[in-house]
Amino acid sequence: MSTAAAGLTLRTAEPLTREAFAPFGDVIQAEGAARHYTINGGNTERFHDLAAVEPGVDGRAIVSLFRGQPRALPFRVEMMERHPLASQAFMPLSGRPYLVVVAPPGAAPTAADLRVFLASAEQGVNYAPGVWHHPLLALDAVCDFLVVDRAGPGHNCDEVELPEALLIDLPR
Ligand SMILES: NC(=O)N[C@@H](O)C(=O)O
Ligand code: NI
Repeated sequence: MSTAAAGLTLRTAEPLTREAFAPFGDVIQAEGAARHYTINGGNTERFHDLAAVEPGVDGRAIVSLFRGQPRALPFRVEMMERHPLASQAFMPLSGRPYLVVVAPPGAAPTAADLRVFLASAEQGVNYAPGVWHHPLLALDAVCDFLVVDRAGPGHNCDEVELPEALLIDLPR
């Protein structure tokens, strides 16, 4: 961590691993999957039950596509959001890495609470209900993501402004 221009802290991304991301949800990735088995007469390998999809009470799990514009780096994280009623999963479809910024569920986060991960093109993330995260952070080009989250009644998106912004970047 260093202090960049304008007195803001600069945090570089750490590699995304299941272990490091465990307090925030699941990593959706074939490599290292706990359960996988061959199906379809040997033609297909099933990497089974990789993420806990939770649509919540009265909710319905839905599948959407997000087409994200690339973010310029270093990026100034000024806000975070959470979905208190349900999980939200992102799986990259465009073959590019992206950034994931999270904080534990509970009180509104400060910059010091944030974790910054660099997700590879082969890694998806599933935010557990209530986990603070920054909206999609695509990199380098317009990127598509498959998203599994919730439709249903009730308020499912809280946004907060950070008391002090955090600059994030890739490790250089
Ligand atoms: N608003 C919305 O559907 N997207 C955000 O929740 C996000 O995490 O990108
Ligand atoms: Ni979200």
